[in-house]
Amino acid sequence: MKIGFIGTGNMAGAMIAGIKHMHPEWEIHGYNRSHGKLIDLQNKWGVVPSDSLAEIAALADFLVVGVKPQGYDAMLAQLRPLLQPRHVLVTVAVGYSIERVQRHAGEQAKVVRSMPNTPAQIGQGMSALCASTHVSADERTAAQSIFESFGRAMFIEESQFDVFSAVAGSLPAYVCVIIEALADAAVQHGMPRQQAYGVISQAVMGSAQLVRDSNRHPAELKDQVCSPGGTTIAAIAALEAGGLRSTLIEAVSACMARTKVLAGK
Ligand SMILES: NC(=O)C1=CN([C@@H]2O[C@H](COP(=O)(O)OP(=O)(O)OC[C@H]3O[C@@H](n4cnc5c(N)ncnc54)[C@H](O)[C@@H]3O)[C@@H](O)[C@H]2O)C=CC1
Ligand SMILES: O=C(O)[C@@H]1CCC=N1
Repeated sequence: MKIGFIGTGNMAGAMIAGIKHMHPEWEIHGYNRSHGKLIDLQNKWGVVPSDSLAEIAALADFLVVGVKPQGYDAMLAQLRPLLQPRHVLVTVAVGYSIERVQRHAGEQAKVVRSMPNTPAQIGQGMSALCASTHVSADERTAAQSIFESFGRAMFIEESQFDVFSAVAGSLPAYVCVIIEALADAAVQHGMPRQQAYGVISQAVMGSAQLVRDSNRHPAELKDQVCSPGGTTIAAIAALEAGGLRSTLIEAVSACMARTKVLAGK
């Protein structure tokens, strides 16, 4: 596998870390505006730095465009004359459609649109994929194997991408805010901060795995914890009074509204 990352920031760095843990033998190339990040990735993961777009396009088959959505139009226009029939363009930008990629990179461009998330860096990513009609079955399989090297990956309808981004791509940020707030509470009640992060993150991870692996309704699993007249139901009542559910629902709507702005919809 020969993968080129164009723009090696937070998301590309997380993907590279996940890929290299699983497949140290895969050839990873990188091109970034500032050279410092590339040197870090070279030292950590053996990423081969490229000096130009032409160089990385000549060396890689899959080209992952890891720049911000606002930089995509210009980046794809620069890549357009460099694309060969073997290239598959992999996008990660929120709100950026396959149709828009082909408008800037050319109608014939083979495109895999993806939405990964940062737990990719520890092999626990959750990614969505969809592909343009030019992408062959083998190329779809190869793309899925790249994303499965750092977690779970599924093909979904492109129309589902915005909501997927809001409940998976952005989710690590929501959960980290929740962990941070709970740690503040634990510190307020005398627990050392580092211990609080360890305890709470393990409890979050166990709860998430329980929901995922037990196939039981989250409400049933919540009810198991809430003894009649007990302590947990007192906490749940406070969460409901604070509007936790409606706040989370509003957060997802805000995320999707911002996606539409970035997409120019
Ligand atoms: N951060 C996240 O959790 C996720 C991000 N994404 C997507 O990933 C993309 C990148 O986001 P981040 O990694 O967070 O941003 P970032 O700012 O950390 O990384 C972008 C990188 O691209 C480089 N860059 C910008 N313009 C360039 C150019 N013309 N030539 C070469 N390099 C250039 C920057 O120097 C930087 O290293 C975005 O499109 C975002 O929607 C998708 C899923 C999750
Ligand atoms: O906030 C952002 O723009 C990116 C997209 C998904 C996660 N982070």
